[in-house]
Amino acid sequence: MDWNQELLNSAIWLARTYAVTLVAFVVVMGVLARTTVWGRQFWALSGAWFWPSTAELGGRPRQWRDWKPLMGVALILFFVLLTVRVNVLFSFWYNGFYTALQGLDQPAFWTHMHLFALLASLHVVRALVNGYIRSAFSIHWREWMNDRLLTRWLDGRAYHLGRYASPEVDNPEQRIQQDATSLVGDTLGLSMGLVGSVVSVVEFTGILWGLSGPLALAGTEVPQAMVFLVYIYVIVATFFAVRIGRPLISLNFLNEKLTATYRYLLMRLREYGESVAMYRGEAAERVTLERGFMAVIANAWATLWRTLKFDGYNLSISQVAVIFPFLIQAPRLFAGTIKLGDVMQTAQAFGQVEEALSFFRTSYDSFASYRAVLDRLTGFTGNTDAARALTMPTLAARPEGLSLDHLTVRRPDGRVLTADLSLQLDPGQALLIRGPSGSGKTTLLRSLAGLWPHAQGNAARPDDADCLFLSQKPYLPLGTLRHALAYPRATLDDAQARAILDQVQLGHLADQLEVDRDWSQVLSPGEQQRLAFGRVVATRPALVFLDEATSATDTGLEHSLYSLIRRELPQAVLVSVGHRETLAPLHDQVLQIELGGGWKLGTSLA
Ligand SMILES: Nc1ncnc2c1ncn2[C@@H]1O[C@H](COP(=O)(O)OP(=O)(O)OP(=O)(O)O)[C@@H](O)[C@H]1O
Repeated sequence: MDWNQELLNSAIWLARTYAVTLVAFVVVMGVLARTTVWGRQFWALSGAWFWPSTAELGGRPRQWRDWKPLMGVALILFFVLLTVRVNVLFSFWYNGFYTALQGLDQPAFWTHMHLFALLASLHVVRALVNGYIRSAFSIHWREWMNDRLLTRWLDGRAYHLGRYASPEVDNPEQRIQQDATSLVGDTLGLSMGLVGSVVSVVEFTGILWGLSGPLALAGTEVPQAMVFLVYIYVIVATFFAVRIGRPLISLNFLNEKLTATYRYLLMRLREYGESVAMYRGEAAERVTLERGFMAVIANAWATLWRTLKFDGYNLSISQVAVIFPFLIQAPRLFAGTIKLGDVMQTAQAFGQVEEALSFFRTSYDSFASYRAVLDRLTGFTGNTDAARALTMPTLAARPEGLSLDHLTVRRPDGRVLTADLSLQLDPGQALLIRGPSGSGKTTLLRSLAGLWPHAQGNAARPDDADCLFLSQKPYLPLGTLRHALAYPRATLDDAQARAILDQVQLGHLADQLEVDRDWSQVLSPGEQQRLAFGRVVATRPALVFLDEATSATDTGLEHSLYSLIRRELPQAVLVSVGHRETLAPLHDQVLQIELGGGWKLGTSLA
């Protein structure tokens, strides 16, 4: 190799190979994205990151920033080729260096030392820039993926309605966080690994071809035997590796699932800690937890044994690969046909070809888990689409009041909970819904909130933003008490927040408005319910649903909370669910629901 010409040669090689690789890459990816199931899945999930459609651009013209992802791919591809080229240069350096050593050629030795300094510097800079570009590209892509998945999950309340939609999906949080991250990392790793391997195989096969000589095998002379032997070696090695390694795919998949389940069991104990403690349920919990953990451990042992076999095989194969080229080239070295440098370059090129070909072997399970990631993310997006497509009762908007017109609510199995319900509430009126447990009171409220797909009929009520839903156990977001009080609004000013706390008899918490803690673990159920009434005063909705919203307060407090709402929001419509006799006088109408779908509307319980 003429090192003086090498800069130019390398530039020409890079330009040529880059042009060919870029075209081939685009064509292959395009074909895969159209013809394979997983390619289509990938494009549906992430195609818009690379090439947003006009609709996704919101009708605006394409700008240079819309090209950034594609430019990122092009740049990463360039660095893949640069890596191969640097490896090729190193292989020639090895040849020259060992030839200089063998020939006791001191000037050549020092020339190679200087060359090494140059090559090593290039290698370090390339590795750092390459690492930066790949990581920055992945971070931007993850941001985009996260934003897209979150939008899908939150839009149309798919995060909640997804449970009623088909296909059902487990652990959506894992899909948004872990699977989206894997998709980005695995796509880059597999696609660029493939390009790097193919180009390496071509380049180093060429080098091996030049270095290898004929070999007498069973009386026949095989020309360029080394090249054929390396291919046979890797193909045989791959065949057995796939057979030995295959069970690891399902074992790894199972591990993800079992550890997630165990974590969930632990989280539940933390969440329901107080209830478990009241029952002194530690022993029962321990049995459940140990069962969950033993499943993880059993899988870990199975994985260990299989990994030992797999690693043992791979390590042996790699070790044999170290001496294999020396064994083949040694006779030619001793015969003086080739130099030590040629032997060393052969070993290095053999290692590169073996490694590049092994990419297909080692990526076998990466590709299987990549497909599982695509399946999980596709399941997730399918579920969110199905959730948005669920048919709900028609909720017409009206500024005030509430009217129901032939509303029928069913259980998921089709059994009727409330049949053909019609009623009318004017601004300022209040309705109490009563009935035996399981008769469908909460489900009726869910239907009116647009959160129950098994209902038909019409309802007219104020817009979502003007409705508030208070449940028996109010949701308290993480953060400050002020945030919990204002929820779902962003915040409340100080004077307003303090006044509201006083009104709901939580004045003693006024000094803790800025304290950031898990308030659901601190406030008593009654205090949490009072805080929720504070939200009604703060948000001033036109329609309030109260599902046993005062069950943890005494009747005196219940009376004063309802009176507060009546006083502060005289025009608001209230729809309450509750069992207590004392609630009836606080409402104008009472809807008595029977088991089996019947109902009775009246002004008293009689
Ligand atoms: N997601 C669901 N999947 C299947 N069945 C459900 C679901 N949600 C509610 N149900 C069933 O619908 C019926 C009505 O439940 P709902 O919670 O509305 O009763 P309720 O009258 O509010 O009861 P309670 O007074 O005990 O609170 C129950 O039989 C319940 O098991």
